Amino acid sequence: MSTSGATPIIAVEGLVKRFHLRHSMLDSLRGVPPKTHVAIDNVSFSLNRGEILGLAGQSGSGKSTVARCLTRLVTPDSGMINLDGEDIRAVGGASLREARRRMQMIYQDPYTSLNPRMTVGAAILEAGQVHRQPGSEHPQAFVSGLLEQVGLPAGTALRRPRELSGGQRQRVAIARSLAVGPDILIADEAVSALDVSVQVQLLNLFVDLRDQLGLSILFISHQLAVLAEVCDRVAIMNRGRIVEIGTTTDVFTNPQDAYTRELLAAHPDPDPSRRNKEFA
Ligand SMILES: Nc1ncnc2c1ncn2[C@@H]1O[C@H](COP(=O)(O)OP(=O)(O)OP(=O)(O)O)[C@@H](O)[C@H]1O
Repeated sequence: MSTSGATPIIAVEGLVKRFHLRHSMLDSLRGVPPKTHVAIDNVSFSLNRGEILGLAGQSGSGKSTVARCLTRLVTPDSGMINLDGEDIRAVGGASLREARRRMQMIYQDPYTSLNPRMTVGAAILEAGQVHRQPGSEHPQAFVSGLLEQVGLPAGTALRRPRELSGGQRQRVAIARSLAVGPDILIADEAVSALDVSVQVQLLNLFVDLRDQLGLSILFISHQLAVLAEVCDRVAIMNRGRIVEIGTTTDVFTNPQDAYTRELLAAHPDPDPSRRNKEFA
């Protein structure tokens, strides 16, 4: 299943993100320093070219914060995020715009990334034209090519997000991301809200996109069986730290960390040898 080489496209080292918690007026008056919450604590991992890397862990373990740090929706406090050798942890301007183009987020709810008032075609075209993508000067062919790539008929271009099913909307969100020519997709619970049969179809799409376009994918999910289905490797997070990382088979069949064992015990059957069965 894996086509991954060992060359990292992203290498994260010692990443830390703290959030300042709300300070009561009384505490301010008393001179009590604001409290902080360490959302991710010394996180290191790499995403190899053409690899699907899973990120698992219970709610609040820091998975989304890792994604938001990579795309710089939040700025990490310390550490390094090497994108093809350039540390983008603190870059701004054109370097940040380019890093964000190359790393596209796919969210659980496509409404966060799709404008409900725009037709699907206009949204896809706008993304491509903003980033001056090759082919975007021929709108019809550009849009229908991307729709075809995500398994939607060309006629979808004329529809608005509310007219589509959840699975179709997620395909549109993926097409819009592909329109900017990314190297990396970061899927944050991208299939979690969908029915199992639709989940299977979308997971197959992610694998096809990796295989056909050579994309690297960071796949965040609390559903271990979903990760077992698509990931070459998985990283397990607990309380802001990566406690274990390895091939999907190794981590799920021979976990080394006590927390991974706990997580596996709480989720039935993520065994990768049983792919395409029901998800937990
Ligand atoms: N903007 C913020 N301000 C304060 N605390 C935050 C902020 N964003 C995240 N946190 C806290 O950081 C920790 C990690 O949150 P994060 O959303 O990354 O976890 P997660 O593993 O993605 O969980 P979920 O699956 O529920 O989204 C949580 O304790 C969360 O409450």
